[in-house]
Amino acid sequence: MVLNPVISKLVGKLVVLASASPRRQEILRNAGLRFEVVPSWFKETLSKELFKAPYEYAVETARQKALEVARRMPFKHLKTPDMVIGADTIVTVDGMILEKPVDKHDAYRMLSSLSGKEHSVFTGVAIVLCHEKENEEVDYQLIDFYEETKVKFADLSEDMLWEYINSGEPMDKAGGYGIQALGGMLVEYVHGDFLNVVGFPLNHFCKKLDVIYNHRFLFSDKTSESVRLIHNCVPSAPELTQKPPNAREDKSNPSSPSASPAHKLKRKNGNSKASERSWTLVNSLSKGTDGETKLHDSENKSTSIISRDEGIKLNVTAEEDSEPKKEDLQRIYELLDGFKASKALFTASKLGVFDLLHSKPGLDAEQVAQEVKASVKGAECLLEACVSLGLLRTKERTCPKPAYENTDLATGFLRSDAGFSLHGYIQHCNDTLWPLFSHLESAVKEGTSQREKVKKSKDDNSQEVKLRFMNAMHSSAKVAAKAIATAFDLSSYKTACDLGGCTGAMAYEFIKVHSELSVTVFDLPAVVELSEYFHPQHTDNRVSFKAGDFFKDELPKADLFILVRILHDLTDEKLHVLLSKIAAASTPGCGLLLGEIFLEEDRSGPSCGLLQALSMSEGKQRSAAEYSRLLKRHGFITAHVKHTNSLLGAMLCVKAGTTTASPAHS
Ligand SMILES: Cc1cn([C@@H]2O[C@H](COP(=O)(O)OP(=O)(O)OP(=O)(O)O)[C@@H](O)[C@H]2O)c(=O)[nH]c1=O
Repeated sequence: MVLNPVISKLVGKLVVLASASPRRQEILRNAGLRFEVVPSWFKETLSKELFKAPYEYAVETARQKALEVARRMPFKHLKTPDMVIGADTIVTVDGMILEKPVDKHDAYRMLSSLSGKEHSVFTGVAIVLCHEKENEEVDYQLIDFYEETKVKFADLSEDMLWEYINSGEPMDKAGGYGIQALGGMLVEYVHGDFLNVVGFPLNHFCKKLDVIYNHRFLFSDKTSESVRLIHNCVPSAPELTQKPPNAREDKSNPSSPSASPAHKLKRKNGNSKASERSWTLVNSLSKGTDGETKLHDSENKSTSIISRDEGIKLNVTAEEDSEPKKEDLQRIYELLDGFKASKALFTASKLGVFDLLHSKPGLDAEQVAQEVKASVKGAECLLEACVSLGLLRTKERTCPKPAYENTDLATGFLRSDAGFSLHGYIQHCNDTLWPLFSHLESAVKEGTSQREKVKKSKDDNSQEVKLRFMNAMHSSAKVAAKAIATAFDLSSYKTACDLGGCTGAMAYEFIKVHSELSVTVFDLPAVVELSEYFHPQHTDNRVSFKAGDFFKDELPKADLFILVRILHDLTDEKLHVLLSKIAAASTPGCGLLLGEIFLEEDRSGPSCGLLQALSMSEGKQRSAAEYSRLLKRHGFITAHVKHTNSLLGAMLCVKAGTTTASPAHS
């Protein structure tokens, strides 16, 4: 599992964290997940005696938290999320379940029961996948699991206990302590996932996403039939706690079968209250001989299998000619329609729709048509398509005609003057990449770039064309800059050189976050000449520009060389020329920071890198390990690799003590 591509599978989906816990929000945000926070209204009052094992209580509470939000959102927020995540953390010691203390005395009771002992922290996590259907029904699919971490407390004196309690820290935390802050001082050891104690088992969660998004949980190896474990509506908590006795096994191993059931649930919007609250389990349970637990559903002729290795129920319908699965068809149509969606985005961007609706939100199709000089019919279709793509939304109607406004996505990325505007890059996709991709078949057959075939206008070398290209690079660099600049501790470097740094977008971000650093942007003379169009209003003399060709000219001296989106464009041969020049300009200890899309080792993704390779004239996409090997030949030892929030990964290498000679031939 490579973490970043797993998280990136959720890009563009409405992911909701059903939790008010600031720690959970921080953990998921740091992992690069984009989500909305909708705290659950579910009261944590399930009767603990109903559960055989403490983790069952945590998992059930997590489920109820997530389901409550998943049910509420279509009605209260008028939108159906794609995924809702709920979690519940508990501390268990001496057979007791400790949640958040209600007052200082409760905190004292909890902390003194933990003093000098090992205890377990369980976090139950529930992932609810919501599938909206045409008839306004929502299908829910529930995947849940738990993680256990063991924590040992030192002996706590009375003074220490009260000092800690009076700090106020225990009050909103399970077990009355926060391991991530002052509470860390009370801890002798931790066995297991630290983040699980803090409130969210990130590693286990990513593994589950991997399973979900590789669809492994929908299929068994011998059958391709689909599953139906149907509940006729959303469960209410008390009923759900009445599970068949052997529905779960008590396993401490989180990947054990019983730890991760995936229920396929079905709910009708607008059903009677009674049906919303009742939950019918129509299954009987039996234990398979091969370590699988099977759930038989006689009414629906289906069997749900809790598989041993994935800990996931596979639901298998015994129908012969099963219909194509909705998710499969959706995926195929998404791919088929991908080009239409791209072109709709390009066109709306080129016509200035997002700028217009930013300055004048609430225009109707006719007004937009007039402003952008388009036909009313055409504008209507384009605006509706943009709504369906999540780029625009219609305001609450006050008149019969829909009034349009930008979504957050459009405000953040599609306005031409947004801080993270991708407007320039979108125009580059439309004007340059789109025509190239229309020649893809020839490119594949001939194995050559089709740049020559794409009709060149006479003024391809004009200043305007160059500026447009620089604008594209500038906008995509700005979006990635912060993630690259903050990926590593660079405090030991005082001077940096951004090779091929174009407009300086990266350099200005680097000096913003590294107060001691000065950066020289090194690029071709024509680029440096035009870069002033992109300088920030208040330039800083810690960024300077130097014109030159990094293949031919002497490189500026620096402690740190920065190469963002440069190496993938180079053949191995050219790459060695450049790296040997950088190696020659570097002394031991100097750094080399790469920003690139890193392919997975088996080259199975990410698709953004592999699709980009289809239109590259030379060079190739490489994995982090490949880059690392190439750099090593030039004496740069990989220190760290980081998958950032942006599409690019970052790799920091350090020049070793002695320079290896003649790397291109080694
Ligand atoms: C052991 C421990 C727990 N916590 C916090 O304890 C709360 C548990 O309560 P919860 O009921 O699971 O969550 P909540 O905070 O009520 O939020 P919600 O999900 O809305 O119910 C969560 O916050 C956790 O981070 C820490 O911050 N550090 C620790 O070392």
